[in-house]
Amino acid sequence: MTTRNLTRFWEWGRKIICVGRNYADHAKELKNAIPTEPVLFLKTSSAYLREGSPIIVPAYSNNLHHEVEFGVVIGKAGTAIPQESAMDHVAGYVLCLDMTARDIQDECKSKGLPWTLAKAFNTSCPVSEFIPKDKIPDPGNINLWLKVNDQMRQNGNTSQMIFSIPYLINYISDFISLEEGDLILTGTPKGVSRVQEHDEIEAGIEGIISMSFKVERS
Ligand SMILES: O=C([O-])CC(=O)C(=O)O
Ligand SMILES: [Mg+2]
Repeated sequence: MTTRNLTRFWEWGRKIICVGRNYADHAKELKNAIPTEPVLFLKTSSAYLREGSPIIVPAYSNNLHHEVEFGVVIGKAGTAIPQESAMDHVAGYVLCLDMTARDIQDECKSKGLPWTLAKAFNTSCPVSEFIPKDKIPDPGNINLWLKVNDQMRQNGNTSQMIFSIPYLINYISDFISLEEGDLILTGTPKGVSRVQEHDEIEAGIEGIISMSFKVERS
């Protein structure tokens, strides 16, 4: 029995597993190939940020990008979870930003180095309130949007994902066991762009939730 509250899963210190290039239109805008299997990377739980605190541009970056993403919160542990029962392991959802130091990521890509400092720095994972699973009966068909200073930059639908949520849960859990409180970021649709100090990012899941964050420099 757990005494911890899953609706505050970000306090549990569990894994954040991110899927990259899961929308063809975003893979194309960054001139990446359309993947034939999921591209995975990790963030640390120290990356979590809640509304009311600012996103901090890391001192080493001059090109911080927003990526709005649908997050899946794991409620039941498992290894090698079949696609057919994958949704039984989901407790709920959360709206996420995968903040990315794009200049550092480009440098890492060209040198063949890991993306850790581009993706997992403090404040790189702003999250909304926890959304219980029953609030979103069809997570494979929801609209995500993101505005910077009131201008629409990203607007996508989870039906555009290359790899579905059950596919991802099955694929990831074959290699990395999933635990209660883990979070999967399912990738971003097109429209990523730079944000700077004093910008205001607002993002939402249409009809369900919205959130906003200020950007500051360290
Ligand atoms: O940095 C990237 O473009 C990969 C990624 O996170 C995404 O597609 O959501
Ligand atoms: Mg991303």
